[in-house]
Amino acid sequence: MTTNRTTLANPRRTRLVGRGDIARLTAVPAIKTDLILRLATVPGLVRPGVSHWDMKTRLPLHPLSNENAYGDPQLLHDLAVPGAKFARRMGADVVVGAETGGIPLATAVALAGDLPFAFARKPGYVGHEDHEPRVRGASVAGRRVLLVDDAVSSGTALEAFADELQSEGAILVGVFTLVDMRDVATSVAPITKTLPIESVATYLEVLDAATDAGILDPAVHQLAVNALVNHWTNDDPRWSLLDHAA
Ligand SMILES: O=C(O)c1cc(=O)[nH]c(=O)n1[C@@H]1O[C@H](COP(=O)(O)O)[C@@H](O)[C@H]1O
Repeated sequence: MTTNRTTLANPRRTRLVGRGDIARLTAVPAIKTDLILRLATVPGLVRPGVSHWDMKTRLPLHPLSNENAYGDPQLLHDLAVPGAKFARRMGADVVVGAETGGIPLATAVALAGDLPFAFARKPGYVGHEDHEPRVRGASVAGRRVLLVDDAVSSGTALEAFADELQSEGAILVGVFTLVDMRDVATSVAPITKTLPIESVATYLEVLDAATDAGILDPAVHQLAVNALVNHWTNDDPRWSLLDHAA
C-alpha cells in the first residue's frame, strides 16, 4: 500500500517546492485513499478465500460483496460524491443505474449531483417481459448519460447496457463504478478502452487496503496478486502455496 499511497499522493511526479505544494497535491488523493480504506473495511465486503478461485478465470480469488457498502448511508453518500463530480465533468444530463448492483449507487450519485435518475434492466435477466421498457425513470433519449454499476471487469455487462441505452437514443458519456476490476481481468471488451470509466478503487487497491487493515493475510495477498497479475497457468506449482496459505 505504501507504493500506492506514494503514487496517489503525487500522481504526476511533480517536483515539490514547498509545504503549500504538498498540501495542494495530497488533498484530493488523501480523500480517495481514505474512501478506498472505508470501502475495503466494510464488514463482509472483501471475502478472504483464495482457495475458492475460479480455475478458469482466476477470479475472484477474494470475492467482493460490493452491495455491503450500501448498508451505511454516510458511506453511500461519500462514495457517490466522486460519481457526481465525474457526471459534472462529463456534462451528463441523466444518471442511469445498471440493474441490480448499480442502482443504489446511481440513486446516490443522482442525489449528490442533483441530476435526474433512471435505471437500465439487466440484459437477459430471466423474468422480464419482452414488452417492458428496458430503461425506466427519467427519459434518456437524446440526453447525455452517465452509467453507474458496482463493478466493471471484462466489460461484457457494460457492452450490453450500452446497447440498451443506445437503442433508447441515449448518448453514453461515461461510466462510474465502485470497483474497477479490469486490473486483473484476463480480457476486456473494446468499449472499456474507449469509454471514460471512473472508479472509487481498482480491485487490487481494495485488496491492498484490506491487507493493510488486517482483513487479508499479507503473505497470501502477495501470492494472490502475483497469481492474478502474472496469470499463473493451471499447472503452476505455486497454486499449492495458495492452497496451504488459505
Ligand atoms: O450479478 C452480476 O451480474 C454480478 C455478480 C457478481 O458476482 N459479480 C459481478 O461483478 N456482477 C456484475 O457483473 C458486471 C461486471 O462484470 P463484467 O461484465 O465482466 O464487466 C457488473 O454488472 C456486476 O454488477
